[in-house]
Amino acid sequence: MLTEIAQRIEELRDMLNKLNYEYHVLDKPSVSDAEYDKYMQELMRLEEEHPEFLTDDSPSLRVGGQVLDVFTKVTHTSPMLSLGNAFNEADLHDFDRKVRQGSGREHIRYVCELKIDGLAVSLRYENGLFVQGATRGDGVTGEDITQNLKTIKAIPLRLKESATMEVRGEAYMPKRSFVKLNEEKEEKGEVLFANPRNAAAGSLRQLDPKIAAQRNLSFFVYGLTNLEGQTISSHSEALDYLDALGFKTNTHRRVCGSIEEVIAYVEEWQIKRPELDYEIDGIVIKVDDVTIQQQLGLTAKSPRWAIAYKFPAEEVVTKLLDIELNV
Ligand SMILES: CC(C)(C)c1nc(N2CCN(c3ncccn3)CC2)c2cc(C(N)=O)c(N)nc2n1
Repeated sequence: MLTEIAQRIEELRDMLNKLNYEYHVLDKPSVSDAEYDKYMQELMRLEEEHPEFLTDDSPSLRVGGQVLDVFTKVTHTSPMLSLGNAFNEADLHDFDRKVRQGSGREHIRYVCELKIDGLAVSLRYENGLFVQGATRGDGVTGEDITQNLKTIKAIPLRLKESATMEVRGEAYMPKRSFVKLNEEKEEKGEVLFANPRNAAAGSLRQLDPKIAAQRNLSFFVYGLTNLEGQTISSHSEALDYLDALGFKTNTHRRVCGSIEEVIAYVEEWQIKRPELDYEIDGIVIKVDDVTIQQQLGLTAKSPRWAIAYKFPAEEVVTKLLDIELNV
């Protein structure tokens, strides 16, 4: 009898993790929410009756685990670096010139990524299992927010194959969820969040994971480090590998063969930015080839092989201003 229950729990767990992947990573749900909830209710009931069968990768943790009274500190395996900034085309040409001079290469291949305006986090996986997640903090030490991160359905609890590594990415709140959350807060007479980044950070700093679970946060992976057992030769290859493992990467990324192509991409997305369902504050440009990355190395706290092009701040008409204008 017990083995049948254990088997049913495992069956439900694997199925719900797969349904999560289809819905929140591929954005292609294969069952209705009602059907998903039915399976989730059954799993939570069985785990309630048999807590000895609860596992770290159970999708029941997506609805929020135990309330914490404090976040413990986590020292990142490798420091989470900062990014130098570029504000115009000349800065990008400067960056490209330094990369070519520093590497002695005539032509450099770059990867351009939308710069998601959320909260940088680091996730540790051991043998394919999500074991710990932390905020960036000061780059060296962050806060353990594992339970909150387990409520983000775009973060896999178990990978498609066993891998031990540290993954970097941006947790964010989609624009629609941000508007809805502020409407709810307004109705309750609570203080509004100023922007989706603050809303995401505020949600992940909650000690009660059930609150984070209600905030509809998502996650884009953008980096990989301390991978055990194999070497990755380019950033593009790292992102393709992370895709294959079950992570959500940003599909708008583009490999560019020259800084002119990078500039075209930057101009394109400065225009297309409002179409996105999440906020971006620029474009991150990275040298693709890992050998060249290693050749260029780091300054005190940021890579010489990457830069963040910052979009000019959008004129933000705050709610308050609206109210004043309407008076
Ligand atoms: C791994 C490197 C260092 C190249 C890197 N670092 C990033 N960031 C560093 C600075 N960060 C930071 N955050 C707070 C305070 C200071 N720096 C925030 C993340 C990246 C952020 C994004 C993004 N947002 O979409 C991205 N697609 N790629 C990144 N790549």
